Amino acid sequence: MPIKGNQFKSNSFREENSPRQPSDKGAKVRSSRPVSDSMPVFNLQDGRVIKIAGLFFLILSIFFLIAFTSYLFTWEQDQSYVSASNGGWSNLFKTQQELLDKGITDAVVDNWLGKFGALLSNQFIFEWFGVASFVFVFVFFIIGYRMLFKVHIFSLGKTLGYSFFVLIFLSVAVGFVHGFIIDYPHFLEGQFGFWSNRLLDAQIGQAGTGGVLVFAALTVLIIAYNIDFKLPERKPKLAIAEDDGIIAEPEAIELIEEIPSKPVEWPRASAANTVKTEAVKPVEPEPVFHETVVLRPDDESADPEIGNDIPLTLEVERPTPELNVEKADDEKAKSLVDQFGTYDHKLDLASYKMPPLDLLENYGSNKIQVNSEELEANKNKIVETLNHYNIEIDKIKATIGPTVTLYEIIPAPGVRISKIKNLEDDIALSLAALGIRIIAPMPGKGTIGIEVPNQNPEMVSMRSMMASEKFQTTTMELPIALGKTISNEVFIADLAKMPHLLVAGATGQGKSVGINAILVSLLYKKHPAELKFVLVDPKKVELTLFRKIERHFLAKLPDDGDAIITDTKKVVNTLNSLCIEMDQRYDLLKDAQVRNLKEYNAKFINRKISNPEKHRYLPFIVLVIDEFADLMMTAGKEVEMPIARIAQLARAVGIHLVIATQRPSVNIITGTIKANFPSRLAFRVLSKIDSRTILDAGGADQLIGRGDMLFSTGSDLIRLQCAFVDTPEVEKISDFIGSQRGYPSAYELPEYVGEGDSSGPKDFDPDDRDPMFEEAARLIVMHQQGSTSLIQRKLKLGYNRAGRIIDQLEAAGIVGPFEGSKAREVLYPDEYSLMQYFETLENKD
Ligand SMILES: Nc1ncnc2c1ncn2[C@@H]1O[C@H](COP(=O)(O)OP(=O)(O)OP(=O)(O)O)[C@@H](O)[C@H]1O
Repeated sequence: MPIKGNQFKSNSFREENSPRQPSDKGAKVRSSRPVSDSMPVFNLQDGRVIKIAGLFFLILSIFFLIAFTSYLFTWEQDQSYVSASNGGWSNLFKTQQELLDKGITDAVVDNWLGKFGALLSNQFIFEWFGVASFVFVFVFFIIGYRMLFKVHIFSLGKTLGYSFFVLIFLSVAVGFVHGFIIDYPHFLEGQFGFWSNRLLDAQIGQAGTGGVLVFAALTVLIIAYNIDFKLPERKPKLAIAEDDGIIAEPEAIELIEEIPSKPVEWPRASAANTVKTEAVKPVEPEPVFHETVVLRPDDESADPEIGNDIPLTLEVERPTPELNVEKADDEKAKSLVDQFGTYDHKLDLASYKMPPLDLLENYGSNKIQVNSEELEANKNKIVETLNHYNIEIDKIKATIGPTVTLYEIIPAPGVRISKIKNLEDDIALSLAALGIRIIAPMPGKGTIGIEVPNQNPEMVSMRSMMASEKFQTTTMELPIALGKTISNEVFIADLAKMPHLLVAGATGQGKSVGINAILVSLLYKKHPAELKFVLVDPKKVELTLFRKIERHFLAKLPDDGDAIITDTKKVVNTLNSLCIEMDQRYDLLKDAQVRNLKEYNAKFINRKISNPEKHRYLPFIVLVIDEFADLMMTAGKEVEMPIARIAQLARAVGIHLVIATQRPSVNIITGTIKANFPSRLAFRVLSKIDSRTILDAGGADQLIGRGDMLFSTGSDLIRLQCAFVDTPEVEKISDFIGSQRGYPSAYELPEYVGEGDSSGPKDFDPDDRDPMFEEAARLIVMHQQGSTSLIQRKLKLGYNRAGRIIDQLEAAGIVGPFEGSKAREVLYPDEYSLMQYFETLENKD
């Protein structure tokens, strides 16, 4: 009889395995697999081993990190434990008692990871590689992380390669540095760093070792990042002095450093101390700083940046075909540049010379002349007036500008700002001066500013602006030297960044001078190949001086007689033509796959555009309108629409607008215009309302005229004294430029056929109608606007064809006759009636 216990055992075993065993092979399986099923099997294909290994490496890295970090602080204790007499690896597993029994007295370690941590750190840091051993922490972490989470932070090969380099390099480099700091324990570089240095020192000396280290570091950087080595760029030049390939003598240019005026400070002032204030030291203007710099003609102005500089990450992310194309393009560009050099956009006028400084006059002394009595008197009056209204002040400070002096007041605690602001008129009355402006509070200063005009305002000459170091060295794309600030600093703004400027001011306040200053600034900085002006001068006298530079700097419509536009009809055509130019430029940018003019031109110059025959170098275009009010009165929407369109879109393609007006009323500076002109320049205007229209703030009505102005960039409001440039100076500059060799004609803008210019047949012949006739008719009826430009833009037609279609529409009685500044009347109220008309036409056919 079988033993019960045995039976139970065998039964239970069979039951456990029975579901998995086919009945005939059961015995075989039973005999071969029982052990493997009950015990875990480790083989390398099993993910578990990798996970365990990953975990091990991660923990190891953390262990190393703690031990190493601790060693940096506890190395003295740790080392003394490890030192031969006290311990070492052989004593690792001995207890404290056993160590004591062996006669080791100092068996204490401070390392945060105890004996093992101390031994390990000592081994790696002291014995081997010094602080460079932290590399192991990194390597173990990367390996562990990769194994456990299956995430590849860095490629393993690269990690190991670079880590090996860093380990060796850092150890040697630290050893090298320690060579200079004798009395420091040499554990930071480890034995390896120490002995390597000794060895290197004996062979090639310290200088040689340093050289090897620098070479090694740079080599690895080049391998890793392919870094570029560039020499510092030269300072921009004032003038290109080059004549027919012969480099002329370098011109000496006088640079005038701006003299910021230093504030004069008075201590706490109140009713009690107003009478006996200390005498103010006379304000001595600092001597004008003359520096003579010789600027050499820069023959490397277009420094090509060619090369295979596609960033590494880009290579990975981009699909291969695109990358190949780009690489191919780059290589093609490189070979073209090697063959022909970079494209020189200035080549046609290579001998062009920038106007020299001596064409400009030096007005005034360039020194501020405010005498101490004037300062003192103004200060006393301000303090008295304020005290009269029980406003106590803590401190008062004066900053003297060319036309106004800014008194900055720190009121005593508890004084309400609005109270001072309300006293504006009273302070003006007591100072008996026009043009007092109160800024309460001064943005970002915590003071209240009172601007008081100087008795003897100083003229700011254009020459001092052009000669200033700031202007000479500016890297702005379209720098315009507007004038000097209240602290007598040269103020330069970049028209390319603005991107459009609205100028307003009552008659005789300096607007035209301001516009001339803008134009002159640009003429002093730009080559004719880089910049074109479109000048609109309804007053017919202001901009005529620039006629002489037509073949250098002006742009006009083809077959247009005069490049300076004075006629309203021509203005409308020119504006629409500029819209077309803008659209064409966008197409070019799109084709070249760039985002703005700067990138486009750079790509063009470096011959990186794949189909250069379709492309051209694009100069900036600056449209200047001297009297906008006049245009708006005569042409209204016809000018407003293209201007708004250009203002909205043209920034990226290098078309910028400068629009001046005498009457800054809301029907001239409409909401659409205003919204697109964030930068505004206000000369003196007649009313607060005008000031609000132009600046969205008061203040321009309190200016003193003669070039005193406020410049607003949306957030900031800066008071400036406009640079003065007189008509004879402008004439001299125009003569200088005009007498040089120019282009055969002015820069041609795209042709535009205006509404009134079309003179097509008035008899409508249905058989002769344009294939786009019906579509154009539908478009016009839908928009209820009979304009050629609408057809041109929406249907993407040529100018002549659109003009022909509008004639046919007129002959067919769909639109009315040309009505000057207004769009033609649309004679069909809706599409339905138009469809009926088409049906009758078809029936006739
Ligand atoms: N920056 C300046 N510095 C000194 N004086 C100036 C300055 N600007 C203008 N003036 C003086 O103001 C006068 C008028 O200037 P400007 O002709 O520019 O005025 P305007 O605003 O253009 O007038 P209008 O609209 O009638 O043409 C100049 O003749 C000059 O005497």
